Amino acid sequence: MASSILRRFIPRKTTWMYGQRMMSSTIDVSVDEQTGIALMKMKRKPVNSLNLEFLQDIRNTIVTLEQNKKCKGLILTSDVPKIFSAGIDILEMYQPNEERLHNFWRALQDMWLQLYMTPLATIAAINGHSPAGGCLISISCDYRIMAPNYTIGLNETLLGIVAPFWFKDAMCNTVGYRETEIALALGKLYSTDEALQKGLVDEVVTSEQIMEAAQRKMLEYVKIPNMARAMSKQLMRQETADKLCSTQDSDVQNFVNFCLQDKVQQSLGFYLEQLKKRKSK
Ligand SMILES: CCCCC/C=C\CCCC/C=C/C(=O)SCCNC(=O)CCNC(=O)[C@H](O)C(C)(C)COP(=O)(O)OP(=O)(O)OC[C@H]1O[C@@H](n2cnc3c(N)ncnc32)[C@H](O)[C@@H]1OP(=O)(O)O
Repeated sequence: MASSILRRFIPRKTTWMYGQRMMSSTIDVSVDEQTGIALMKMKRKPVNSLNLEFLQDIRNTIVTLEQNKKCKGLILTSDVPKIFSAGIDILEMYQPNEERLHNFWRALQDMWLQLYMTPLATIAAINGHSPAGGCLISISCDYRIMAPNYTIGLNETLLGIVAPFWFKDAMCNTVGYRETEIALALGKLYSTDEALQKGLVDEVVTSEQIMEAAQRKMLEYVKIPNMARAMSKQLMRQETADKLCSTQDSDVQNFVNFCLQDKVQQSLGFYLEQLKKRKSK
């Protein structure tokens, strides 16, 4: 069902398949062919930050699972303790190589389109912090379950950067216009409880219970006739995806021009320094 536009780019082949298991250096995937449920664990240490190759691996994995006739649903989670994903790898944006910067943004767009529009049912089991790009991955799933005492949100403005329109659209589709307007301006990172209250996540369970809860909810999704479920998702999401599909090239150029500004580079450098300082305290 993902439109042909989504399939224009052939992903890098870095994921290996052994029977019902797929592995790459950053992702571990297993498929239960009895239930039709796949489990994808992100494991790019130390914080699952999204660099070019990791984004290609995530997309590649989704494409491969879509081609597996037995697979109907995908649970996304993290293998890194206490962190779901720290979002974009800031080092991709800081003092970048321009050609790689282009490719990086394109890979982010393509991963997002694949995940957002996949006919697979998707559940994010958010078992750690999930800022910015981590939040984007979460809100692109059909359902979100989060463990307590973590944070999630689009905090881009705190880095001196701006969430692109398609992050904003995905957020608006989840929590509504006004909440998104406040969240983006303040770079708001919601606690698990606030996220539940605002509808940014759908359910809160303990870290110990999160995989069981995700499996249980996924069984509900995969019980629904596949085509009807997938088409209802398309009905809700196609317009949002098309907005990016029709402007992918200009969106890459806007991003690159934005990133290369001195002011933006200074802000990113400052933010990276703060991250390191916080660690040494
Ligand atoms: C008008 C046109 C507009 C066009 C678009 C323009 C702009 C583009 C916007 C792009 C959208 C951006 C999306 C993003 O995702 S930006 C990234 C946002 N992420 C964050 O702010 C998270 C930062 N990290 C943290 O808050 C924490 O690290 C943590 C995730 C809560 C984990 O904390 P903790 O367990 O204490 O780990 P450390 O802080 O010690 O981190 C370990 C090492 O990892 C490095 N690190 C952390 N996050 C990142 C990251 N996102 N990228 C790269 N590196 C990261 C950290 O510095 C430590 O490194 P070290 O061991 O070498 O010191």
